[in-house]
Amino acid sequence: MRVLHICITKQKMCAWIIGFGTIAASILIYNVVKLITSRCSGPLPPGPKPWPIMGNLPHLGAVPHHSLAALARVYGPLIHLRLGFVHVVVAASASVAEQFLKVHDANFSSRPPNAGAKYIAYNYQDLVFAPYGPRWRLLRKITSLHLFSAKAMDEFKHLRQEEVARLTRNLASSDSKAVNLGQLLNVCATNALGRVMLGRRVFNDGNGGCDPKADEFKSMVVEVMVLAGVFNIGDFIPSLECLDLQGVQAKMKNLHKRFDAFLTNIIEDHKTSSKTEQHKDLLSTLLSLKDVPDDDGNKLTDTEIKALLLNMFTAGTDTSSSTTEWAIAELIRSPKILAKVQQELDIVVGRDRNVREEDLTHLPYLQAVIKETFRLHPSTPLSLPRVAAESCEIFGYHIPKGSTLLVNVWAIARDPKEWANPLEFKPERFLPGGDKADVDIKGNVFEVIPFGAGRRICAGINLGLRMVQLLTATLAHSFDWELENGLNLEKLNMDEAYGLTLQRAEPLLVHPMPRLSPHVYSSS
Ligand code: HEM
Repeated sequence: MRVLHICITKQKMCAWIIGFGTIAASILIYNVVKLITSRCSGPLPPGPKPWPIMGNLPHLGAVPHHSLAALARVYGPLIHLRLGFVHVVVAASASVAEQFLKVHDANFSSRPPNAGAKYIAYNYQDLVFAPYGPRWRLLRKITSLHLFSAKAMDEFKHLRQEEVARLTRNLASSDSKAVNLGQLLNVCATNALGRVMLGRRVFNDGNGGCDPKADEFKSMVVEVMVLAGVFNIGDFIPSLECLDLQGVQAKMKNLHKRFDAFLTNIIEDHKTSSKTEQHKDLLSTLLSLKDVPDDDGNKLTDTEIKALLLNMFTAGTDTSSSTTEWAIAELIRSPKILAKVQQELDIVVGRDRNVREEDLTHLPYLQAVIKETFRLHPSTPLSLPRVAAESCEIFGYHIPKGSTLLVNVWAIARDPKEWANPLEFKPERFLPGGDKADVDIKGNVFEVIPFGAGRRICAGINLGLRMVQLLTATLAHSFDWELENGLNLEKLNMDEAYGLTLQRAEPLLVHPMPRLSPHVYSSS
């Protein structure tokens, strides 16, 4: 035993010596390369002095979009950090974001290597992390055509409306116990997407938020977002990847197994039921495309289909439900704004039916509320990272090839140079006469880019926007709201918890009080 122990200790020592040797060599190479590049090009953007080896990782703090916003106040809107051995540049103003995502977008159209893509997203075989190129184009084309085109959005609108009506009925029948609104919204968003993608609901109604399968699913999605949001040391110091110091990679592998089992079940169920039923959903289309090569000769594989489903269910559920939860929290906090939204809805929709998608374009005040919610609570506060394919120059600064780009969309949308009273929830700024009257949030105006911009802009922007608008309009129209235990409005906690998506630190627990004709809540 003792001999064995000594052998293991010797092996460990060797591993550490090799590890440190690699780190020392990497530091040397890094410094030599830095010296050479700084001699032949402009300076790197300013930023805090990095620590040895870890670089600026300690500067990220517990809530990175907050820490990075604070650094931008000191060093300016274009910062350079060194995270481990990786150059990272952070854009924190509209004009800097425009340089990266418009002027130089072609150079920043892939995502940097990371453990999440490798261990969760089927080793980059999905749409979100696929390198820019023919396979990415194929996946993007399939989803644009079959899921997000105007025709597909219209074709499936009755399914979304049915799921939202189901949510309203559940809320109306909730007893005196407060409901966890975020959980119910998540069930609704997932079921609406499930019906479009798979031709069926994924969960039971989630009555009162107690469907254990729904709880498990939501927790898996949140875990994906939390893990994908962690700055994993192995992504920045490759020689330490195998040690998995934070245990992140192990958690990712475990989560991947659970998700893969969930998706495999769905596909198997689908194959079995499609023998007896005619399906008209995205999964059937994807399965039928498996044997048909596209213009570039690429065919879809089983793994790519699972990876696409994983993308849609993770990127498309929690983002919409948590944004709606923030919107309702803001409306509850501002009774005057809620009253204006309700007044508009009563005029356009009346009190005898539910909101329909075709009503949405006739609700300018509601639209402004949604824009203001996306401004203050963008669901991916640091967007999704991009990588520089080649070195380039932005505003006279050298951006080295291979740099990771982070766009702090959260900080940009609160920049006091662009926004009057940036922390105030004020939908009027987006209305005629307001100082941002013509601003849209679809990636054209860089002061507010919750869906990103450029080639890799959110693929599901139309669906995400439509879902948040429909849900918020319906909830504001159908109910008056009270906080759990009659909690004072000033006491409502609006703190953020950090993950890749912006969750509320505390869930919104509320009592919905029906305000429409009773038959609206009972019709099927
Ligand atoms: C509240 C709603 C949503 C927000 C705020 C949001 C935000 C974002 C952001 C910031 C990006 C990165 C864009 C960039 O790199 O510039 C993104 C990418 C993406 N989103 Fe969304 N999203 C939302 C809803 C959805 C929905 C409903 C789906 C699908 C069902 C979806 C699917 C995707 C996909 C597939 C990508 C990767 C696109 C690519 O790399 O080509 N998102 N989203």
